[in-house]
Amino acid sequence: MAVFTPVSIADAEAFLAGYDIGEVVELTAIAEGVENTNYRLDTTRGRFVLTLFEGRTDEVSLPFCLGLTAHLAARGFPCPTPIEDRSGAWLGRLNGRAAAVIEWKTGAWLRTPSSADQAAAGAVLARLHLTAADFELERANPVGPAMWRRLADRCVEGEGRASDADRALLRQVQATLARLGDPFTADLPGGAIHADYFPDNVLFEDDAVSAVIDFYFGCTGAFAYDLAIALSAWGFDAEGRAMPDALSAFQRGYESVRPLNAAERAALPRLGEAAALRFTVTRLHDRIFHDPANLVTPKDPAVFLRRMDHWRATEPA
Ligand SMILES: Nc1ncnc2c1ncn2[C@@H]1O[C@H](COP(=O)(O)OP(=O)(O)OP(=O)(O)O)[C@@H](O)[C@H]1O
Ligand SMILES: N[C@@H](CCO)C(=O)O
Repeated sequence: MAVFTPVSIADAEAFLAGYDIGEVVELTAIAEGVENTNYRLDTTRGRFVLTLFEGRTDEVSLPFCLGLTAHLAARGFPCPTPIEDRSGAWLGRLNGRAAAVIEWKTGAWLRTPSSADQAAAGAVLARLHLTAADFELERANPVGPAMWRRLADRCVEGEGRASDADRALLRQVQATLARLGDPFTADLPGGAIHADYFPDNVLFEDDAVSAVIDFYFGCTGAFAYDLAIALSAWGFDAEGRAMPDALSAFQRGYESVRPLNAAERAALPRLGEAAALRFTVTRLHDRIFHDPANLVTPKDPAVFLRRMDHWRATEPA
């Protein structure tokens, strides 16, 4: 459960005084996610999400993230609209954190997506890229190669608290960092990307995508990197082994809306390695520095590193 900053009913009531969305009826901590504090907020006017932004989501980037969801939602893309307070602002402060109220979207994420679901999710990712084409803000990727190195260095400093398994993983991460260098040198089509398009950020209802959520890693980048992240998230089993049918269904769905060009196709394996490394590093860091006082369950970094085997095997000779 991700609650880093607890919020009481009284705190929420005081915060909502600035909004025109009714009175608080119920406030329930949401039992998913690892980055931000999320509550389901029921008011006399409906259901919302109350999010308090924690360490990895820097406040100056929130106009990009919230602006991107508002931009997409306004164009009929399935994602939540941020709710404005009475002054027209999306962001306020609550218990020392930047905080926002977001539209609640119905649906549930799929634990075992079928090939049709994979294809639908791929198609929606391509729609996201096309629908965001005229979104004007930019944000550098907050978890790019410089941050991977910073997080790995911090893991080295924290090695005293790491398990043997995490120390061994750290050695592999360091070797991969040295081998990969900067994988983003190719000149590829890009724009606003989601950068965390995992199954738990894509809600389904009646066999269709009802909402894409959690744009807080959203940034400006190569579309093919976003696809490589998504393939790495959707196309592997719980042990980190490739599921060829899932990978091809997802990519087929993506390309049914936005076909890749030759340079993107050639870059995909290396971008897949970059994606595998990115999520291994953040997971490893978060596990080594996990504070049991926070209601959050760290995710396994090893299964992400294992994805590297698949991507390396598909690299052109
Ligand atoms: N707009 C929404 N409508 C419905 N449910 C939502 C919405 N936003 C978040 N949720 C619920 O809250 C959970 C956590 O939200 P979110 O993924 O934004 O958190 P996070 O900590 O940023 O997660 P992650 O670990 O994916 O980065 C989601 O899995 C979903 O169940
Ligand atoms: N989707 C990420 C968590 C959010 O950064 C992961 O599974 O590691």
